[in-house]
Amino acid sequence: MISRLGRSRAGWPAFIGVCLLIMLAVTGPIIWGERALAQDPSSALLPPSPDHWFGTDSLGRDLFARVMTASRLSLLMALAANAIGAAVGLGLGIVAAFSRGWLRRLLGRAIDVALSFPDILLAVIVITIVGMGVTGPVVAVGVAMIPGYARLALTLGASVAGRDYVDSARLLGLSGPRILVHYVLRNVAEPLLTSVCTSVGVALLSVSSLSFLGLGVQPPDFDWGAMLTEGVRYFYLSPAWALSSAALIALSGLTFGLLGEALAHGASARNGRRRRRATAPQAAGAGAAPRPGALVDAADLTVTVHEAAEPFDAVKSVSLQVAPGEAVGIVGESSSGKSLTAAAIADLLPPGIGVRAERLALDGQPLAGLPAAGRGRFLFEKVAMIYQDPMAALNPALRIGTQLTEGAIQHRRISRARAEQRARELLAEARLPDPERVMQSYPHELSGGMRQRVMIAMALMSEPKVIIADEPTTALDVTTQAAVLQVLDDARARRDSSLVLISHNLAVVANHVDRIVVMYAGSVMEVIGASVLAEHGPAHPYTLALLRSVVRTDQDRDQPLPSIPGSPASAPTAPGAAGAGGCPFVDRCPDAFEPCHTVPPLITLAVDHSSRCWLHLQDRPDGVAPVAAQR
Ligand SMILES: Nc1ncnc2c1ncn2[C@@H]1O[C@H](COP(=O)(O)OP(=O)(O)OP(=O)(O)O)[C@@H](O)[C@H]1O
Repeated sequence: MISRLGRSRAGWPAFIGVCLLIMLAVTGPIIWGERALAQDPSSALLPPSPDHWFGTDSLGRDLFARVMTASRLSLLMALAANAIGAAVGLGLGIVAAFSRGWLRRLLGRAIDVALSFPDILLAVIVITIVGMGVTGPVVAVGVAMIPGYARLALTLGASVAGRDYVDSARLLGLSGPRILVHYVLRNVAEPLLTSVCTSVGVALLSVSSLSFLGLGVQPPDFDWGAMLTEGVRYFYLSPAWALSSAALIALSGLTFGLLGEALAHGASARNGRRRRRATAPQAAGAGAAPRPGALVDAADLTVTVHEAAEPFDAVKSVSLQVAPGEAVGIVGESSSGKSLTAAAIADLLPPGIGVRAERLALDGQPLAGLPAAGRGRFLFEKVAMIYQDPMAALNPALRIGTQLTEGAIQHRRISRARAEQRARELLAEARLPDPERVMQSYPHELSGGMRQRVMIAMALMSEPKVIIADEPTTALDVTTQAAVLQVLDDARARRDSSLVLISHNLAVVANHVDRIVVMYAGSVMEVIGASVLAEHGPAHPYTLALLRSVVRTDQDRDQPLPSIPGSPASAPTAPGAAGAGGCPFVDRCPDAFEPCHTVPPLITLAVDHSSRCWLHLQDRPDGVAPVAAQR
């Protein structure tokens, strides 16, 4: 923390100022306490002099001694009020950030309403209930600070709650408190610390203001605010009295403000360096019918986004079965519902998104019936997730070794040494040079390709039955993409795990899976075996367009890059979104004809091949026979 202060120009003055204030609070009452209380009516209201540097008050007490002595009570009250506000407010905000449904909405609204109250008004109301003195203003200011802290924690918590690494931690089945401390608080600690420091100054000003208004500390106790009240009364007689108290309040507030600013500056400088280092180059079945023994078994799966202006089904009646050892690809343009389908299978849907299904089970166990107690361990053993952006999926605040081992230590009850040994083996299997160094590294110290290999090793730590890889290579360059997919293929083949591979790129996926599910605007458009695709090509115009839009190395560079005309329809706006309007692809389909304005069914064309298109059943306008009839 001290080195962080050194990175800002305000750092050293703030540090020295805080040290001086602490010394003053500790030694002030010891050195000057007695003199501060000694009354001498014969020397009342004297101006500053060598005997009395700030003069004397109406009872002849030395004002310099009183100001110095009051520092302890003033600072302690500010710290205590800030501690109350921070403890209650941050706790409330974190609960709100991680709660779901009505509780989250209720807490969010309550925090906003409380925030709209002026702090000082809130403090005055509380003080009339608690009473004046030393405790009253502390509680009052503490309570008045709660809404601000709660809003801060809610905003910071919500920004972290949706991160991939928090989802990964959930999938590892880590306990709620551990996720909170290691994955949430560690990643918002810097802005929180900054805010807590700055707020000590705010608390000092508030407590002093209450005393100044006569609502705070009462005689015989005295703090800077109470001294200011009397000093103002005798301002024309002895201005040093009021000015010294006011100056100390202002300087202390400024010092804590500078400290907060210096910490924030240090943190942003450090993050900047992290980012720079991170970018430096480094070495480095679908079908409704249940399949017996399917590891993933989703039938009629619908995922609804409730938190949109108009709730909508982002995934519509999707059925997906994955057999043991089978690899299934999910392909489609952006917003087609691929990630939400995968998140529903892994029981990782974020708050505000609901799921309903005729069947949704992992290894024969319906997810809806999972008991809360064993849920973490069950998911840890059955399913692992590899995300698109490994930087977002790894906790930036923990070393790789810790992240790799903690799930296994918790669920497998193996020793740390054993877990670390296993992690090193898996890092080596993921072809990472020097696994020991990688174990000791933080995510930002590795290249993108290395981080994705770490994610694969992490997924394998639980020996899961199903690996879900959500666009695992999109963020990587082409050479690294191929190497990472090869690592994934080899690791899977060695264990006979199942794979759900999500991608925009049909050509890439086709080389690594047995079956491909093509999605568009939340619906399955085609399901096709990889060998059928290689032999016959796709049947659905959308799949065909996806295939044609893949950029090839032998592409004529003078020709424009291939793409599907129009923009991808999203689930809420696509035709058919409200159950009417027809095929979702109708607006962009080159083969659209009259029947496409009603929703087509998923038609079985052959073994391992079905497609949702009227072209397969009805004569086309150009007279070509329907595809189903051609097979
Ligand atoms: N947390 C969320 N809150 C609100 N809407 C969401 C959320 N997650 C996804 N959606 C919406 O659901 C739809 C499907 O999203 P999803 O992420 O599953 O698509 P995708 O096919 O994986 O797209 P991409 O390839 O861009 O990741 C989109 O319209 C998206 O905007």
